[in-house]
Amino acid sequence: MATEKNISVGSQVWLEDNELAWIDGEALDINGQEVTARTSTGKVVTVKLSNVHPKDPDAQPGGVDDMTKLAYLHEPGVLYNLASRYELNDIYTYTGNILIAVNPFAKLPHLYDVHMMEQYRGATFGELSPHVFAIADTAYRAMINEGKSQSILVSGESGAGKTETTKLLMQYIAFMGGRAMTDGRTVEQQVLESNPLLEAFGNAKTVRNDNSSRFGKFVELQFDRSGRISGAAVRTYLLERSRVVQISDPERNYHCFYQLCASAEDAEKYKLGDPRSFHYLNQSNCYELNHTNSSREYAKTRRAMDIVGISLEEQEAIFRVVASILHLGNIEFAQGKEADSSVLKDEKSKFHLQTTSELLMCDKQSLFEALTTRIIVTRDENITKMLDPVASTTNRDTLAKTIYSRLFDWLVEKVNSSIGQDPDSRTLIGVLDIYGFESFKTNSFEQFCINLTNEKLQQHFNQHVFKMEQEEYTKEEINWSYIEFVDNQDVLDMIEKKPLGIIALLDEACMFPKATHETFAGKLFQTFKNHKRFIKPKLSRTDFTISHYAGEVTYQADLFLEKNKDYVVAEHQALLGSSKCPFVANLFPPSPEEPSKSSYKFSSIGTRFKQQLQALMETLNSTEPHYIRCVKPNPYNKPGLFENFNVLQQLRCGGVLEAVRISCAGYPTRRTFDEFIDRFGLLAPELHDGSYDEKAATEHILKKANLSNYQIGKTKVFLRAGQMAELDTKRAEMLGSAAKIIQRRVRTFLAQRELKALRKAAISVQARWRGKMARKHFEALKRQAAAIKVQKHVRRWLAQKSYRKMRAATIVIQAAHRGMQARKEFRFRKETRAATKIQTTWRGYKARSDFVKLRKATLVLQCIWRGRIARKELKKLKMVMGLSQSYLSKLVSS
Ligand SMILES: Nc1ncnc2c1ncn2[C@@H]1O[C@H](COP(=O)(O)OP(=O)(O)OP(=O)(O)O)[C@@H](O)[C@H]1O
Repeated sequence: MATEKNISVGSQVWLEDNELAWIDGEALDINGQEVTARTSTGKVVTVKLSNVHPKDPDAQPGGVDDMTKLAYLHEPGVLYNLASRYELNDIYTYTGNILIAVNPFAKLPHLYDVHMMEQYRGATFGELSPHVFAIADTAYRAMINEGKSQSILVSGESGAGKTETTKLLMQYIAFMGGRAMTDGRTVEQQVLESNPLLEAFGNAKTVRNDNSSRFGKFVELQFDRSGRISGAAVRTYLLERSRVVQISDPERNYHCFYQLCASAEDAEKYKLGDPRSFHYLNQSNCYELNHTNSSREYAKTRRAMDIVGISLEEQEAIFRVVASILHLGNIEFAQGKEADSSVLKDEKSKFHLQTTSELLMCDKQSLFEALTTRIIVTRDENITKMLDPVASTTNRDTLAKTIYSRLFDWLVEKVNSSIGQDPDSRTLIGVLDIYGFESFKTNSFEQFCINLTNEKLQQHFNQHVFKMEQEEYTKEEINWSYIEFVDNQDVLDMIEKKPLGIIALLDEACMFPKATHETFAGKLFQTFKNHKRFIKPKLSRTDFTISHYAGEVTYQADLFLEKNKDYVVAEHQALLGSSKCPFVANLFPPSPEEPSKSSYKFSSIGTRFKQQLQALMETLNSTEPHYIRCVKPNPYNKPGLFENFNVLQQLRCGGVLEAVRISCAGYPTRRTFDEFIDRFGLLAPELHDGSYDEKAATEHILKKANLSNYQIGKTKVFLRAGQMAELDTKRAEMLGSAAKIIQRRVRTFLAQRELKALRKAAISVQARWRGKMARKHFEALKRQAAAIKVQKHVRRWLAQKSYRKMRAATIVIQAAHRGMQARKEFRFRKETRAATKIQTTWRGYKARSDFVKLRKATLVLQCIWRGRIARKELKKLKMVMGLSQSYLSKLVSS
């Protein structure tokens, strides 16, 4: 970062420009306190050195997400950074811890869906792109971690996007701290639903915003110990009452009037109709809003009333009162017979008086008298004073404003009592959506109060960002060069101090019957003639100028006295306090005070507002603040149009430029040593041996984290913007890896345990399985064995059978064979016997033949032999014959 002017010939520069505020160019020549340069549009210009700033040649085209990262920190750098981001629809940018939100005037739903909320949940600040959710998350986590209440201050001019931003903040906080149901509706649902309800009654179309909140709002979300939303309270500030009776083109009255006129059934019931026929609405020609359907909005308002817990009877009474105000506004007066008296102007007025009294459930004549007379209470008697038509009309408008503001206060109270407060809640997150600094052509009491609010908030901002910073640095004795800032305590004293502050003088004037705005202005000139924040304009006797922190504003004192008086006319009080409608009567409870001498009971709006602001400041001071500065990029509510002058003015008024300076120059983050070590000690585990003292340990951690440029004080460490985030990232990494180790171990342990269990189970299953299988196997074996046995039996049986068969066959064969053999043998034998027989026969034959032969031979021989040896041979023959006979007998016997 470098803020000193480091400009040389040829360097890139920013030059002040009448059209664009700042234009870029190249320095051509430097001549003492003047620089000649060629602008990017080609023009050669010579400007004062004080109106030239160096331009970062390496600047990223899409800008940086935190202004404190800009290399050159100055007005054009900041402006063009926002412009180039806006061009890319990056509407959010940080300035240290402050979020700048440039209104896109276009729906960007992707930026706000649940997925986005999930992303920002618990994310380190600065880790993700700047976002309204990041601020809400930081506040929520700080509340949870540190147990300290938080506040988020949303500021900006009308139409800059405060209310939208507030709604987003609440949505995110409800997302984080959503809670159990009460009576069928969650607390956060009721809080969120109170928005459309309060918008219907507190918002109106203005020149600058179609849905402009005409009141300030501080929503306090209460949390229980576990970080859940346990209750909520809505505090409102300074509703613009004058709008009820007076509007100018092209603005509108409060939305609820148009919604009721558009609701077919109810409009008829309350004798309403076209808004053009009602004086409080037809002072402007604007009746419709773009892209808005009033009857649908009416249904939404009724639904919101249901959710918030407003009963149907109450709803009926509310809209009856709203209708009565419109009819009241149509009651016109004409000069009466007596001087300074009024009568109803015409039949129409009679009708509206009648309808108003019916709707408010009060007596018609009493209503007429309350509008046209005033009772002056003196010591001796009550004098009734007639009012002329002008005074009666003013009186009528006063009544309308009073009824409406009481109704609005009732709604706020009802919202609070329905949602419920948590008396045990220790922490809260407050979201403040309040009007930004205003400076118009004509500035009246409203602008005075609004600008007082902004002075207060600026002081709070100053105290927080500047004063406390510097005091702290001094106390901690760190090396720090003081940064000058504009302290606005003197303006606040001038406005608030008693007995000679502007508000005190105004109250005094209001209570003094003869005082006028001229005497009031004169008193101011006299009291503050030497005050450096007070200027008396030359051309006016009743205007006065205050030099606010954001610039000079000239106020017209004309209506200050009138607008500061919050009196309730005693007649009005009496009339409506005795209404037959309990709701209306309840809006006007009897005053506990003694009856005053005057029928007007003065109470100062300025003083009450001052007290409200004081109470708000006390609440804010007890919380840790977070700031969101909303910026309106153009006055036409057009998307994509970024008007430099317009934006610069808002950056100045919102203290953004000062904050940029302090954020960069100072040390936006600090922690006591023990807090720091507690948080970041894990970055240096070696510290656990206890050999360092706290200060040395802190330094050791910072050195180990490679940080430089920090400051070590007496009890605290002071860090530059972004260093905390850097440390947090390192811590997150460390915690992440530690968590991974633990997870790994736990997972291992769990896995092992599971594995063991699984193994045991598997073994048991296996054992059972095996047992079953074994049994099955055994059964199978048994069956097999049985089968084998059967088979064996069968086989044996078969074998036996076949054996028997074979044997039988064999026997048969054998038998057959033997038979055959026998037969063969038999045949053989038979044959042999036959042969033998034959042989025998043959041999017998042969023997006989031989015998015969032999006998023949023998006979021959014998004859021969006998012849010769007849006697010898006879003897031999006889012997042979004996032998032959024995042989033969032998043979025959064989
Ligand atoms: N984040 C956003 N995204 C889209 N549109 C937005 C956003 N913020 C604001 N707007 C648009 O700008 C309009 C004006 O915003 P909003 O009503 O919040 O302004 P405001 O600052 O509350 O004004 P006032 O002080 O008049 O009430 C919204 O109606 C909406 O159209």
